[in-house]
Amino acid sequence: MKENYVYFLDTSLRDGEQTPGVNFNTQDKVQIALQLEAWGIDVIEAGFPVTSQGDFEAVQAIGKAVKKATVAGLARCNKHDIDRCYEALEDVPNRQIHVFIATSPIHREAKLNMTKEEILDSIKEHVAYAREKFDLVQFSPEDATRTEWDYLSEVVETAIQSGASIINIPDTVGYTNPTEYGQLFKHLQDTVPSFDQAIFSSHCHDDLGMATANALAAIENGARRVEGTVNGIGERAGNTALEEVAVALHIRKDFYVMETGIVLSETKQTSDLVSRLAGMPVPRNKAVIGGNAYAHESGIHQDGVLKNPETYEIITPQLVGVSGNDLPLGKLSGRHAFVDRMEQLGFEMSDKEHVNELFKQFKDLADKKKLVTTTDLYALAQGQDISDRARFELERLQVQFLEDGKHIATVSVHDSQKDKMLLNTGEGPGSVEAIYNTINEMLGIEVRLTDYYVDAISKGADSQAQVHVAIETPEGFVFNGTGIDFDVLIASGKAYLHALTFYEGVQHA
Ligand SMILES: CC(=O)SCCNC(=O)CCNC(=O)[C@H](O)C(C)(C)COP(=O)(O)OP(=O)(O)OC[C@H]1O[C@@H](n2cnc3c(N)ncnc32)[C@H](O)[C@@H]1OP(=O)(O)O
Ligand SMILES: CC(C)C(=O)C(=O)O
Repeated sequence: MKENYVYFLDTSLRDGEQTPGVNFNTQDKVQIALQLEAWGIDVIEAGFPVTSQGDFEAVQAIGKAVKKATVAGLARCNKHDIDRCYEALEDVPNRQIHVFIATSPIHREAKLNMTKEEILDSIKEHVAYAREKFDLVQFSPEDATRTEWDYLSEVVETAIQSGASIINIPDTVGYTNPTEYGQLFKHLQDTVPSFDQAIFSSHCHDDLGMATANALAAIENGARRVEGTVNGIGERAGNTALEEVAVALHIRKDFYVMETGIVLSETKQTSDLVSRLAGMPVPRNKAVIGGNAYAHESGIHQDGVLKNPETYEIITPQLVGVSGNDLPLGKLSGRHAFVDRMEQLGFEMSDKEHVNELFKQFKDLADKKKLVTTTDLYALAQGQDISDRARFELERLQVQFLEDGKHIATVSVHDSQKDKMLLNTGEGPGSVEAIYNTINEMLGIEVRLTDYYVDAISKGADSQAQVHVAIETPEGFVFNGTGIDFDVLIASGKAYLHALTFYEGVQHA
């Protein structure tokens, strides 16, 4: 056993596959196993060979593919299970068997129908049988955390005496808590005579959301191996998420003072692969590898991160293989982050008044949208340029649909050249035509619409519309215009007025 070192056993391919709805084929399993090896996992629990021919072959294939890591297979206290595990791993130099039997009262009585003594006898017989075939035998008293502590000590001593050199203490139903689980490891250290002859291991489930905390408590109290899965996949609420333990041990090495073999920069890639092959997306708020783990949306945090990322980031994204942090812009964002992003996009942001105006528009937009995208920002800046240059500003627009198929538009426009408000009502066969007829009449012009099309600026139901128009004047001049708004009719009106900016044929008094 290496000193001050925590061994990692990954059971994504065994306990992880017990996730309802998850089924890896052999190819998936080999691909994951190779990535687990690249991630630095010490022991890969490849499967439960007695389960099916498919699982048996997958364990065999992993044994052949993996070069450095130890490959483990699971077996009940049952000679046939142990034989199948041996057959699957026969040619694998670094192999280990994991033999288990439940020890808690509820499992003894309701499931196994065995007495305490019968269980001890079964452990003696099957651990010894496994030891004849494997140099490394791991034993687990299933549901250890609901087992009487004195009986558990007896079980563990029996397993060590029978040939187990790794003792795993499973919190099978996620029942314990960090204080209690830590005390249980201490209790075993104090009461199991052969404690020093085995490596003790934690195996936790997340039913009460404490799987990572419990694993760390075990390490604090003498466990030198931790079992878990990538992304915490597994039965019910899942297993300990190994990426969380690995990063916690690294970030808080001042506290835990433990090394691991985990190559942290491979973490994201490992997580992505397991997520994809399991068909289980990682929640955005998941610790260490969630999509939001390195994202800051609120202004005060963004300002801090821009000044020094350590103000709000204890893990650098690069440490776990994420390319960088993210400062998504939304309604809680502040001026620093807004200006920073606009400058990154190449916009000149030195004029304070311009920044103020743009920032106000950004906040108005962010009130209506969940996230303001890069495309929205381009539209915002360019839309601002358009309205800065535009002679006519659309102040109000109302369109009514009449039963006879006609549309009536009421349009109010500010002419900045003459500093005058204009108002008119007109009609047309469609809503856009009604708007354009009303504007033509209001400005005393007879221009013809030659092109009109609408784009969505970004994806999603809350995207803004961008309308492009081309108009032709009686003199033969062609002008283009663009308008942006959440409302496609307002965007249409803005686009038309934008196109009229440079037309000198406007007649209104
Ligand atoms: C906590 C854990 O994660 S344990 C691992 C759980 N994983 C799985 O169960 C996945 C794979 N399982 C399977 O494919 C099947 O359950 C098999 C092949 C293992 C067994 O299938 P079957 O023979 O049909 O039995 P079934 O699953 O219905 O019942 C389990 C039997 O194993 C017994 N058993 C359960 N655990 C153990 C154990 N550790 N040692 C010995 N016997 C055990 C049960 O008491 C029951 O015995 P019974 O048939 O005499 O009542
Ligand atoms: C087989 C054992 C270790 C297990 O998976 C559990 O108890 O959760």
